Amino acid sequence: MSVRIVDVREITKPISSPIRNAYIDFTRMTTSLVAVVTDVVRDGRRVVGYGFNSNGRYGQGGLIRERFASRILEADPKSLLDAAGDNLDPDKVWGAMMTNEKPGGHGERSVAVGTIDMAVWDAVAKIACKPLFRLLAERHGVTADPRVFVYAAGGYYYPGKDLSMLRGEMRGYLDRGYNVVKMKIGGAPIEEDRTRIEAVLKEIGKDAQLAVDANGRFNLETGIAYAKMLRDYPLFWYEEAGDPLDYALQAALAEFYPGAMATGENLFSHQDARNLIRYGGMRPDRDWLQFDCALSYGLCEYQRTLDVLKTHGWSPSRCIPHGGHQMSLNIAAGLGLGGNESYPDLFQPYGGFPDGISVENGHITMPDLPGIGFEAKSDLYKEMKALAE
Ligand SMILES: O=C([O-])CC(=O)C(=O)O
Ligand SMILES: [Mg+2]
Repeated sequence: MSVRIVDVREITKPISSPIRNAYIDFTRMTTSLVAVVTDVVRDGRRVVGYGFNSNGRYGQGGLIRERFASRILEADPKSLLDAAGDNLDPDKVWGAMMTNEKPGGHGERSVAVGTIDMAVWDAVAKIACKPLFRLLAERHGVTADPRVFVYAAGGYYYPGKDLSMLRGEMRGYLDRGYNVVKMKIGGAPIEEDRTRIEAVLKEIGKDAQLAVDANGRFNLETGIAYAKMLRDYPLFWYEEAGDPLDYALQAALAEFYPGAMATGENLFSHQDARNLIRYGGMRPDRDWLQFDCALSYGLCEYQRTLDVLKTHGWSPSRCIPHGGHQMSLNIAAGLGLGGNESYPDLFQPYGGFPDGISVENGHITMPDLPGIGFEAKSDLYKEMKALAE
């Protein structure tokens, strides 16, 4: 039986909205949608793997077309297969993509590779006729847990958005079954942010917890000022206070903020993750790591990141990835992560869950679908199908 990648397609799609965090607005945000087309047939249909990058970085059409897709298509097809020769080996495809790439300077390259890698894993699980989370658990010799914690991310700054709209948004998440919600900070003066936080806490009461996200906006002085303000409240976490690569700042904040902190969505390699763990003062008993495979060289690399964490005494259950996509839901269910982000009202149709899956008590239960499960999310699959089927 032949197993061969016959095409890698990319289209850049808008995921724009008028929202803003403390650093960027999303009026021109895009994503790359990728299809890895194989010559394998399952259930009478050609297997196509799909992937896309999460919000925050832009579409990667240039890099994908000029370097990464062509390296896969030019590789000897046999060199991309697993030992049994009946499926693709994602690490070998990854190796082909990274031919002639120097180490370090991870930049946007990691987003292009991560997007294709998602599609490769989708194809591999479909060829194996298994949900990706079950395939992953088997490969790692662990037990899958289809029940995954999810939290609702939103609370953006938005033209004309007042406190009652912010409260209404958060109430909407609670009504949909979430018990942790997240809002942005750092895009307004500190006293205004305090008022916003108090309004949300009043709205959610004891039904839920609140996380706040500064998107890397603060210098040390402002990060500390916010830490002192935030520690008055029982927050779920204080996220990305300073520049993502300023490990000394992150470490210094721990002195002023005894509660949980979270960061890592803008670290794009296992080497960067290792530096955070070595130098960022993160505390394995309470802090959270948000590395997002779709931005950081994909699941092949994410497994190396999990190895780094293990070496340093961190449990995968301290990871709650950024990005709100089904890929990380599968990793969470398969490899025991602490949960996954979700954007109930944003970046659609790329985020979210298969149709008919609802959040109960802050958790979803993964259905048994082949691959990542995109086909069961009709609005998303419509776009995917238009690209490749
Ligand atoms: O606003 C963004 O860039 C997204 C983000 O930080 C998050 O989801 O944590
Ligand atoms: Mg964030």
